Amino acid sequence: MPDNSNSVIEVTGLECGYDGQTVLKDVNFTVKRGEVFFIIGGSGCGKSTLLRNLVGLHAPRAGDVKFFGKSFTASDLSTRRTLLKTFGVLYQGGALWSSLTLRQNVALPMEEHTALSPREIAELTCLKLAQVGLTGFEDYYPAEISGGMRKRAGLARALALDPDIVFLDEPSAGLDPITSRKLDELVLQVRDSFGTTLVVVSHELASIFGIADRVIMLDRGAQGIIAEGAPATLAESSRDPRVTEFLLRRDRVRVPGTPAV
Ligand SMILES: Nc1ncnc2c1ncn2[C@@H]1O[C@H](COP(=O)(O)OP(=O)(O)OP(=O)(O)O)[C@@H](O)[C@H]1O
Repeated sequence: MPDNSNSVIEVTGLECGYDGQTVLKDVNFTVKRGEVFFIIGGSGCGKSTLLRNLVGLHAPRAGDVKFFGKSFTASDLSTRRTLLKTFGVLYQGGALWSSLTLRQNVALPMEEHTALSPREIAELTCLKLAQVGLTGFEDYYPAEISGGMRKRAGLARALALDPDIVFLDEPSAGLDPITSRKLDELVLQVRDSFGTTLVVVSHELASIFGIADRVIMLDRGAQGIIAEGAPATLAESSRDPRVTEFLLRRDRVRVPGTPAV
């Protein structure tokens, strides 16, 4: 029997799609506490679709998603609400409210979901923004800061309720390599400081090889997972050309310990 005692997410028999189109079927995997877990694969293979089904934005056609052993998919509204508070999501582009300052954006989840006093919320908001290096920008609007700063503000908002799990959808999209690397470092810092589990959708090799403990690779033709494991191990020992072609793209960063291609 698999040891699921340390699992924070368990996905079994998941099938997702749109109208008449099946995107993924029979998807099974677990994510362990404190892991930096990546969902990877080429364009259109269903990474974002899987993420939306995991966080409850879309209802799976079949299968189950469990958080901490509790079914999210089959739960009633009140259990769902409780489970929703255990995770935060950083959407592509940061998805901040443009009419609110960074301070107001980060405070919003606390105002909506906690009984904290305005003073406590104000203090925690400053702390969250400091954690992502945005002290001094509390009263800026999203349009007044850079793309990388918007991502960091989005991460601060995702961390607002001290979640056990944070989902990040293509965090590097639209960022230059240096800014992207800084965001990766921040992701590791969050994990190391708070023990947060991070689930990242990405096709960026620098991030995959830089910070992922383990990945699942999706494939459009297979409509599911074609590989699972540590990225360096998969790059070195997978015999599936779909996996090696993806992980050994010529423009990729070097796998530690291997010669540059
Ligand atoms: N809202 C939607 N309605 C209908 N079909 C969709 C929708 N979103 C995605 N799809 C389809 O589902 C499939 C998987 O798309 P998805 O965006 O999940 O892939 P992805 O791996 O995240 O791609 P990318 O890396 O390009 O963002 C594609 O065929 C896409 O056209």
